[in-house]
Amino acid sequence: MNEFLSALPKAELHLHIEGTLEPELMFILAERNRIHLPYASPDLLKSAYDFHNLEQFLDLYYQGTSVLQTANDFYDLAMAYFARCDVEHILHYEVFFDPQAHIRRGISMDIIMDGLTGAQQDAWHHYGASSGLIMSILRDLPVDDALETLKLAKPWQHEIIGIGLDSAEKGNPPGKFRTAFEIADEYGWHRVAHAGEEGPAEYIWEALNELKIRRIDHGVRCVEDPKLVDYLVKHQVPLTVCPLSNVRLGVFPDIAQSNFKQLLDLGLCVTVNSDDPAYFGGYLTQNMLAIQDAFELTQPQWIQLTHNSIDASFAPAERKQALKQRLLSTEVEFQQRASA
Ligand SMILES: Nc1ncnc2[nH]cnc12
Ligand SMILES: [Zn+2]
Repeated sequence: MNEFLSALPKAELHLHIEGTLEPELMFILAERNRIHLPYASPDLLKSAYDFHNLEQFLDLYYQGTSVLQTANDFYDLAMAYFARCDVEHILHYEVFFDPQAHIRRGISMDIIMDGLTGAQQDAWHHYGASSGLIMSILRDLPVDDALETLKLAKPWQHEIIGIGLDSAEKGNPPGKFRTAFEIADEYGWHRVAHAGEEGPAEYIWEALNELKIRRIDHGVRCVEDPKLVDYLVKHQVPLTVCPLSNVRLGVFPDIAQSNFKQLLDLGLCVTVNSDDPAYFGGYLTQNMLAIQDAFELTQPQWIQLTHNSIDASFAPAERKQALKQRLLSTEVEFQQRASA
């Protein structure tokens, strides 16, 4: 089964590019930009990753971004993740970036976008992988900051495919950002939001009704509201679930006690993702293996999960078709192997 999971052609829909900054690369970039890190080595930095909830994690995550200074840094960051995707057969990725975390450090939108879009183009040419950028709004900052960021992003309107909402969820309900999401709609962007990760099911309703989102990031707390579950099943609203993240951030004590299988059994449109893999101990395949270890899913269930990710993506119809064709080929290959 592990070989099958490794070989599956995958799509990843919930991934923060800043959350792929591995300690080794952080040290390389710090040296390149003459930035002092308060740790003597990548290993010592890693051992300081002592967080137990979202807020504690975010402090480290934002601290880590300080080494990203030039377009080249953003390019190297993204390219490291894209190269990793090639190894794991991840053929399509939709990547969050947090411009406000950089703009407040004096880094311009042009620097960020030059680096990220350059890497996207190279990923397409080198790996044949398609991708999209989702500009995420930091929900713990004022609405005006979000609106200002949208203005700065306007010249890049056609290079960005969507708007997201992330950062500290508790006490920051989605409704506050309604205007920002309306502007994103005028830009022609897709709309997604983190909701029901640490925050209550009510925030998921609010994101659906006020922000008109069409995909929910995390959403695992939807089970607390049966009417919400009915709605999500009926409309097959995708959930981008991040198993290792949920454990590292204390949403569940371990994978076996997470509600992943329950979400599947309820008929929800579940997808598997890695969130911030450099901090949470594993990229997409590792998340899938952890689920497999805990719940022993069948091959048809994994095919369904992979189908969900392709369908829930914002890739153009013909790209989705090509990805599904690749999926079918892998399925047939493994069936033939099993009967040989
Ligand atoms: N898991 C997460 N939840 C909210 N904001 C984030 N930013 C990066 N990772 C996040
Ligand atoms: Zn996230």
